[in-house]
Amino acid sequence: MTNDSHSVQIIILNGAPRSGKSSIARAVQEHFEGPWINLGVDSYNAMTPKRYLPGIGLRPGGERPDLEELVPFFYAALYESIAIHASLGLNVVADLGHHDSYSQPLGILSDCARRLEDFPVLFVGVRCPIETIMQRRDIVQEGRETLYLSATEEVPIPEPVQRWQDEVHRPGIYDMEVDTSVLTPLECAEAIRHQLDLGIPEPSAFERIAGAR
Ligand SMILES: Nc1ncnc2c1ncn2[C@@H]1O[C@H](COP(=O)(O)OP(=O)(O)OP(=O)(O)O)[C@@H](O)[C@H]1O
Repeated sequence: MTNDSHSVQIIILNGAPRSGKSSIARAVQEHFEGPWINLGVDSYNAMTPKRYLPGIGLRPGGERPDLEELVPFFYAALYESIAIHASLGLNVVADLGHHDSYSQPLGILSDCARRLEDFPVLFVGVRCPIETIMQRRDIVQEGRETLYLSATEEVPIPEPVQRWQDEVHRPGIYDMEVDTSVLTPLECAEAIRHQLDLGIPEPSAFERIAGAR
């Protein structure tokens, strides 16, 4: 293990539920060299008391002002632990759904970006058209049978699903983007590796976001 923070890499995958973030994170863990630790919404929520769920997965719309008080602290703690992993030489791939559509803007993404300012971060926009998102919401996944709103004849796209689509890519500043409706998870991971080999653009997306207070 190394303590050289410049030899480690951090990948933040940002996208709506069902966009394919976790599948890319798994492909990174399986195919990239070295230890890649997955710290994201699923792993953080597994550690969050049930009564505070959906925790950092709180959807856009400002429906839960009671939870909003905690969400910035959850995110801050998660990003600090990403920084600690990286400072110990452990690569991190984090799959998240950042947005700022709470009952009032919370500025979480720029705060998170500032917490990683000592590290190289590749910020990846995980795009997926809403039609494909809706199809994936119907795929039955063990333990998540009731988690996802599905289409009905009257409401082909439920409002919360549309809200995710509208809000998750604001401000839309990324180092690169992938579209999971045209690339497999492994192809997305390969595109990410290619970008890492080329180098993170300067200034990086996180540097730009951190500066935008
Ligand atoms: N690139 C892809 N091509 C085809 N299907 C995919 C792709 N990526 C993911 N899927 C499928 O879409 C569904 C959602 O994928 P995944 O769990 O990776 O998304 P997610 O963004 O992490 O979702 P959530 O935030 O809801 O956990 C799964 O059934 C998965 O097999």
